[in-house]
Amino acid sequence: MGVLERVSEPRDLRGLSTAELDSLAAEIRDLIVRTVSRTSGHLGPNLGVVELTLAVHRVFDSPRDPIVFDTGHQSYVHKLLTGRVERFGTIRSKDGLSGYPSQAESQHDWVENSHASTSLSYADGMAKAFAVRGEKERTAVAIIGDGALTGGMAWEALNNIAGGPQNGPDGRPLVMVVNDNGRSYSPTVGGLAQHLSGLRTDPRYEQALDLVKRTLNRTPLVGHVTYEALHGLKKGLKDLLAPQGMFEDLGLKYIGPIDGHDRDAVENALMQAKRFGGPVIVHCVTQKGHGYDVAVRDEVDHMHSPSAFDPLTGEPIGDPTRTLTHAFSDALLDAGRRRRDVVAVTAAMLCPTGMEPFAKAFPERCFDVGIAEQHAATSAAGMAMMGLHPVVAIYATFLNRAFDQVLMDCALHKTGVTFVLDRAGVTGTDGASHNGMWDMSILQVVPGLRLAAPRDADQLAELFAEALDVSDAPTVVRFPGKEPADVGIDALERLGTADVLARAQTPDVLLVAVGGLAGAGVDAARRIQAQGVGVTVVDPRWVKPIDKALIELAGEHRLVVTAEDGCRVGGVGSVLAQELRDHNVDVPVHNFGIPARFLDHGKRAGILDELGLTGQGLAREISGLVAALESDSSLASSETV
Ligand SMILES: Cc1ncc(C[n+]2csc(CCOP(=O)(O)OP(=O)(O)O)c2C)c(N)n1
Ligand SMILES: CC(=O)[C@@H](O)[C@H](O)COP(=O)(O)O
Ligand SMILES: [Mg+2]
Repeated sequence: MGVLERVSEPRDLRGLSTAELDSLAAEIRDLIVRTVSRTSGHLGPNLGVVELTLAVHRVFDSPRDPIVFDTGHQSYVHKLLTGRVERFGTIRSKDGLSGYPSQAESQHDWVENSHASTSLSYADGMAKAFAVRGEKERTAVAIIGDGALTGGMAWEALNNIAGGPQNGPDGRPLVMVVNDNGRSYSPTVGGLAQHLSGLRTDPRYEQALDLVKRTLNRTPLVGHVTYEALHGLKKGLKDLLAPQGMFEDLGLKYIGPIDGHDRDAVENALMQAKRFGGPVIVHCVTQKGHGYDVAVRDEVDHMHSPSAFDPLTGEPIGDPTRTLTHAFSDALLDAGRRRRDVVAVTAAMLCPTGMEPFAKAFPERCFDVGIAEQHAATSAAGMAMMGLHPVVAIYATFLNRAFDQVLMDCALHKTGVTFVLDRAGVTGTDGASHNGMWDMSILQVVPGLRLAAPRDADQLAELFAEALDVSDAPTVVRFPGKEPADVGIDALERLGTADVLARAQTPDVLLVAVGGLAGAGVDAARRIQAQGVGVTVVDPRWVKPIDKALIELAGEHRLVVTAEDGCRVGGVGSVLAQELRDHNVDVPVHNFGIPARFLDHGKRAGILDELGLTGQGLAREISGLVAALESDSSLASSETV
């Protein structure tokens, strides 16, 4: 029987010997590699936190002491230590375990939002609540990566925490574990990263680690006094170490750097921090992918989130497909060659957004700002003001962070910034917070902004080039990046800015199929036309503003149906309905899209099927609407938004 089988909750860890804990760490790594090689998911980040997570669960008493994982992609080890070994093989699949912490799964999971840099704020709030409620024995614990620490929210939290009571009667116990592996996907960038790296790469670091570790092991745990002793020791180490006073200068207690794979050392440091009774940073140095050579050697991203692979070699399984991300990558490189004013901005996602070829060709024109979508947007506005055309490529869901910056800093100032939103629409396996389903709704209210949704690689290249020609307003190009680049649908004609993909013999239904749903729209039309109903299918290409030609075309049909891979509330369909009313075009409109709810994780295709956003699903709905139109005249005045 393995050790892992004997652990069903964190308290089971406490009675284990050192040898058993070592075996446990090896078993956990083995299970994670074997499982993720099949399911896909976050590999490198989890392999890097095995010892750290064991130490956290041995020192703190979860769930009484809440443990908040920043971003949450590194919580697999935590799942295995909190009673989820048997279901681990189902991770990221429909009805299986989530790839992030999940309140529905366990009382040990508090925060399930996968948007980065929030953990310090959550933990700060929890610590404040414990103080107000007089629950003095509870400690809030945040585990935050060096990448997540580059995000603005983390800095806002640090500032607030540093200004609050430290220890003593008013102290708010809060332990902030910095999991510093030097990487986001790529190496983490910025002044803070350089500061942390100064500690890690100093040749005297090993010496210092030894000294800190020996001293911690010798020191009895007597709370504040011990902390001060340790603190004094660290001050004494200043000659040995690179300057590390940044957190201290802010007024925050700091312990580190600790070797994050030395479980004893991490436990000791955490105990010191816990006993302090106020906010303390514990800086642990880890290696992304630790214990699995293939991941450690992977220089691109230490197998951050691979798709299925051969566990022996790390080689991906299945043929590589050319995706829309590749198409954007080529289009950006091409734009860079044609125009010297084109610059690229990434928020710590150079490779997954396809910017790497541009960065290699034009390093001086590519800027990684860290996990800082807000800063990316406003800094891009500044560049545009001074004559450049920035391209900010981020995942659609992360644009939510920068809404105010797009609205006020880019649009109000009429700056020519192009936002490229990858992973738009249903992303699926990464769960509720990763779906790119909000952009087409929230951006509708931004004056002057133009929004394009290409259906394939050719359209992506065309629309991206058109977007780059707009210099007096922000533009957005959004697409489901992991989908195949070519869907094999040619336009019959261009109508205004829209493409007509199918023409009805009799103008019964106008089906407006947005971007990623163009294929489903054409498929639906084929199915319905077989029943003798005429369907015109249009891909609007530019979904904001809506072209006048589309409004006229709508007036020629008996029924308008819209389909979009975005939230149907406030989305393209609902705006089209509003425009039709404004132009006195009296035709019933039905909108299909993603409902305004958080979607459970599962495969994209399965979720689209459940939502009825497939050729078959749309055909079924439209047939029903046509039948009702024929038998129910009241339909003429109805509208579903
Ligand atoms: C707001 C936001 N932007 C971008 C991302 C995408 N993302 C997920 S993990 C990650 C890197 C995180 O680095 P770090 O916090 O150091 O964790 P590590 O993977 O190194 O353990 C990024 C950029 C995100 N989750 N949230
Ligand atoms: C945690 C996070 O935000 C990313 O790691 C994301 O899960 C990656 O998604 P892709 O695999 O689609 O690049
Ligand atoms: Mg990191």
